[in-house]
Amino acid sequence: MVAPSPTSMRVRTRKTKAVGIPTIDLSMERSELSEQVVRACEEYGFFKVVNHNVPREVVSRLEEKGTEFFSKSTSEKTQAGPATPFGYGCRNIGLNGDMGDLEYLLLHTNPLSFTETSKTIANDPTKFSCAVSDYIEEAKELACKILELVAEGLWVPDKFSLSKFIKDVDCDSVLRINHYPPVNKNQDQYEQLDQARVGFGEHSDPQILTIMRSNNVGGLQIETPDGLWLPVSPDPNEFFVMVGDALQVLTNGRFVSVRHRALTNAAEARMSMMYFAAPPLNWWISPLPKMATPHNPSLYKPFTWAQYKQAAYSLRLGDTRLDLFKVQQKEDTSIVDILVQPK
Ligand SMILES: C=C1C[C@]23C[C@@]1(O)CC[C@H]2[C@@]12CCC[C@@](C)(C(=O)O1)[C@H]2[C@@H]3C(=O)O
Ligand SMILES: O=C(O)CCC(=O)C(=O)O
Ligand SMILES: [Fe+2]
Repeated sequence: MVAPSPTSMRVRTRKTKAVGIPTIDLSMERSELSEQVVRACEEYGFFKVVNHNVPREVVSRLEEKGTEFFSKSTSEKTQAGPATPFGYGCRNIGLNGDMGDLEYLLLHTNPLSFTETSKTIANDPTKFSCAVSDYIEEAKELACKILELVAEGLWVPDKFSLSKFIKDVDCDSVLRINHYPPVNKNQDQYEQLDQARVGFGEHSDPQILTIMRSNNVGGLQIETPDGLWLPVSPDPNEFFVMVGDALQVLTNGRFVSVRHRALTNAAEARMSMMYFAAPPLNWWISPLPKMATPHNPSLYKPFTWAQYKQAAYSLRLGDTRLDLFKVQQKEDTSIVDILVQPK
């Protein structure tokens, strides 16, 4: 196994900001609710949802299966790998040399796919895939509900214009269970330097929306619009929602995908479950008609989800891959140039 290089795996922990993450109560009156969802997407691209109606038992069953798997021996876990495309991964993230202080299970949400992958993961694959299936169903429903609220809050005529992208049977959504092992504080060189280990380096998620849940151990941080890292207090009973790159495009840049990272400076193991909601591979992604107008033309060239994924997998984790799809702006014309143009 390749040892992580000290310079690429550490970050300073001091420059963070103590402000609140938006919390949205899904039981609220609908028009106020859709407004709040849009505001949170615009301001942070990130928020917490409460009163989500996801049964606790569905979450705890998947958590139990994850804990069971990660407590196996390294050689047993390795038999479920590599995670390219699906299965167990350890330290390696993606295909281009990114590394983190974590291990994980990556599963496609297509039932045929995760049923097959489950055979290499669990001693009782049927129970494992059943826990996965129930969790995916709930996470998908929550993601659809949020996208429908977004459409309403943006006054888009068709309430389903965003949720339809992730409802299709052929959608390319994935589920990832991340496990960040605890760090022994006494022995850890980073602790002594007041630096934290990077569990999962900074990045934005390429998909439309991410639904995230973790156990009661902190580590996730989001980048605020003014460039500060904001630690997210863990809340195992609730879900966190992240705007992904594809939703940034669908809203023509009105929402910006949230950059985030996970640190592992905790004494306890952290486990997160991430549902990444994506469209089918051959679907085109470009701003919703209402979001691009002659006065506010599309900022992005149209692309299929397959093309975007291919671009993402050819780059590093932290790269801003949407730059590749930006419409070339006309040579920077200042407002003065426009005003002095002869008629
Ligand atoms: C380095 C990478 C890992 C990643 C694919 C990517 O090329 C860039 C984004 C990463 C991410 C983040 C969200 C979940 C994920 C499965 C995805 O689709 O994009 C991961 C990919 C991965 O871990 O393989
Ligand atoms: O574990 C976390 O909180 C974040 C992980 C993450 O960003 C990811 O899996 O894409
Ligand atoms: Fe992420």
